[in-house]
Amino acid sequence: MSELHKRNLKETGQISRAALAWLRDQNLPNTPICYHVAFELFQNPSDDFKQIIAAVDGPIENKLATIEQVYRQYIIGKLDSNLSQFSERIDDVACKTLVTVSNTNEKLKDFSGNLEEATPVLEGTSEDAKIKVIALLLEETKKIYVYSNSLEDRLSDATREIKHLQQEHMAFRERAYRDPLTQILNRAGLQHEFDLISLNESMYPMSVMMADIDYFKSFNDEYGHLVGDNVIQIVATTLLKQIKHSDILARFGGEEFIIILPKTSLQNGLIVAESLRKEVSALKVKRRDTAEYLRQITLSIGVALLSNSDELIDCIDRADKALYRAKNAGRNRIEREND
Ligand SMILES: Nc1nc2c(ncn2[C@@H]2O[C@H](COP(=O)(O)OP(=O)(O)OP(=O)(O)O)[C@@H](O)[C@H]2O)c(=O)[nH]1
Repeated sequence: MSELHKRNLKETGQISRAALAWLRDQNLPNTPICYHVAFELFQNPSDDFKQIIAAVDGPIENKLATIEQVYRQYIIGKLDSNLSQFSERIDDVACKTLVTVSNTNEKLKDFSGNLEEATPVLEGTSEDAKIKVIALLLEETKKIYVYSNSLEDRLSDATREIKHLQQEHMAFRERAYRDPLTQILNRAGLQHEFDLISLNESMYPMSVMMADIDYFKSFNDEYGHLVGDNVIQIVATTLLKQIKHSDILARFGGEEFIIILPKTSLQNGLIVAESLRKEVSALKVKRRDTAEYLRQITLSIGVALLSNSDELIDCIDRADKALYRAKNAGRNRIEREND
């Protein structure tokens, strides 16, 4: 693992812990929006953002309303304004390129006009006059050559610029939608991926799972937070390997994951949940520094069914309730939503 990766890993863990502690202090629920705002608060907040958050106070409804406003303005708003900046810059490059192309076209028209005019002049004139006309045409040809070279340069600059903007845009989206610790989707990424498929009727019903690592706190307490972070990474990788490419996996909170299986009945969702549970519980993880095996990693999973008339957040809530029952029933097990 590179030094940079280790540092990122440590920083993300610290931010996540600080965010969760802040939510607890504020008596705020660990919902997707609250967690995202809390994470941003400890990651890289602007002064305005910090001021509004510092004023979060009063009854819970007021606090939630402020959090919602901050989320729309500073998190979703930032994404939108970044996207429109990219599109303005691409328009600018395209505009400049068009101007160069149209200038070159004008020059080409002049050139072909000169050629047409030269033809009758050349017929039946003296040798001297012919030489002058040919010299003039050579001059014009050189100019056209220079223009076409500058057009070529401008086009290759524009291609380079657009490629660079695309890369910047992709990197920005990666930062906005990926969890830096596990490289799977974060909550914003989950919502984005879900939005892309949610209007397609053929994707329903979907099975939605909430999976949580059992007694995760004790990994941190026994082995330290870096090992705890590694456990989260290993579980994320294991889940990702087991699901289909069209399924959606996201880190929902500290040691919580959401998995959405499109076109999947509750019965089949339960079968997949059971296979994920088994796969994780069979992992044998060794510490690199001491070669000691970690204690068994297990998951509790709640499964709910999402129909096309349902809201994702309500379905996640039902999966969360089922997860709670799985925890109470002893952990390392799956439970389905109540009918
Ligand atoms: N290392 C590490 N710890 C985290 C991260 N996010 C959350 N945690 C910790 O995860 C622990 C979660 O503990 P609890 O919610 O009490 O649950 P638990 O110990 O998993 O027990 P059950 O869920 O009831 O089985 C807390 O101690 C958090 O500080 C993270 O990104 N990295």
